[in-house]
Amino acid sequence: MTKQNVRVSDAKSGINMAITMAVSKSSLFTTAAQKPPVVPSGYMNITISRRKLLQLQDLDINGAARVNAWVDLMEASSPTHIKSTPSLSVSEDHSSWMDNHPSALDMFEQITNASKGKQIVMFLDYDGTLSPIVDDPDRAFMDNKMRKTVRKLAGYFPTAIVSGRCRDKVYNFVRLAELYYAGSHGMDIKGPSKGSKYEKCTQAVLFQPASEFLPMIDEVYQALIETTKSTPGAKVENNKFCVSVHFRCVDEKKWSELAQQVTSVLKEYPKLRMTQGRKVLEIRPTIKWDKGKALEFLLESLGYASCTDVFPVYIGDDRTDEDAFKVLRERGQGFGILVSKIPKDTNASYSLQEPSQVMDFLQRLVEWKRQTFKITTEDAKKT
Ligand SMILES: O=P(O)(O)OC[C@H]1O[C@H](O[C@H]2O[C@H](CO)[C@@H](O)[C@H](O)[C@H]2O)[C@H](O)[C@@H](O)[C@@H]1O
Repeated sequence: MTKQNVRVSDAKSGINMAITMAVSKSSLFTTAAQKPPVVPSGYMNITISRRKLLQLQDLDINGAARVNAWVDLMEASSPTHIKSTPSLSVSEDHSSWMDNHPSALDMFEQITNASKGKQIVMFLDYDGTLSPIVDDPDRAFMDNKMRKTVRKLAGYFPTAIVSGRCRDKVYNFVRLAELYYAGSHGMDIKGPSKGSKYEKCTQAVLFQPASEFLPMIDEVYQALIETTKSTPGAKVENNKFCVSVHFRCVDEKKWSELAQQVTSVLKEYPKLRMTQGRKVLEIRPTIKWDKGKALEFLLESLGYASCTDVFPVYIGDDRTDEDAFKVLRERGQGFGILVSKIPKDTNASYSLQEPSQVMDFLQRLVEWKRQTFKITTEDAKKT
């Protein structure tokens, strides 16, 4: 355990304080595939500042300070705003981040070695992981090559799609009936339509822990459409158990106006909370449920609740995927892979740069499993 002193300052909300963080570098990592993350110094300031700003949600801070905090968060997630420590060059920062989060393609052998004798279970985020990020959320199509790869993958390993989108919408993009789907950030989980060869129990999986919030979500969706219609480029998306307010196509000068509009609507809904993804504000129930809980629920449904011979792999690109990466670290099982071209504070162990690399990684997994399966079957015939 090491301690790091960090100064948190945020001019707009007036926060300026020194805190001491305990950073554990070893206790959670049990396999060779799980390298302890050493947070590169160039990112510490951004990380803490963001965390502090996130805490603002829980404090009784109203009005301008709250709006400013959200605008800071919106800016912090925009690559053009991410600054590194002046003493380090961008390439130095990047290479030290890569040392701590190496490419999952480069580390393929180590990863498969660590999974030996265990059942791999695959968890895949959708936007930015299986499909590239595009301006129009309704046109975030997955290409056929990726679909074929995911289909083959699901033939070898139980596979789930875990998305912030509503389940029906993500299903319409993926169109593979053999998968598990966890939509609305895991608040809407359904097993394969024809059942699953992997499930140890026979009961069909359907889990919706936030169903009582449906009328409220519909109401807030309508209110957000009405309130944000004066902001050009803003797009409100109904994701059934949560709502997304997109600002990818909103002029940066209007971000503050949009944050103001959204927070003014949310003031009336204390049972809803706001988080942030890639150029999107996400509104969801305050229940303690997220992608990490969905991962645990799915492992349990598959009969792996307290098994030591399971190896979950979660691939995602977004802040909301961090909940799942964290669960894997805490369980000391499997690992997370962050899809990102730029260094980010993450609980993932490995990285991939973009969806095309995700496809390469999944193809290699399929090929590796095919080969291992062939060898095992041939050996069995010989004996
Ligand atoms: O958990 P995910 O599957 O990654 O879903 C998170 C959000 O993804 C979508 O928005 C993101 O992708 C869009 C299309 O590429 C892009 O335009 C947007 O800026 C991104 O934030 C989806 O539309 C949201 O509803 C999801 O919450």
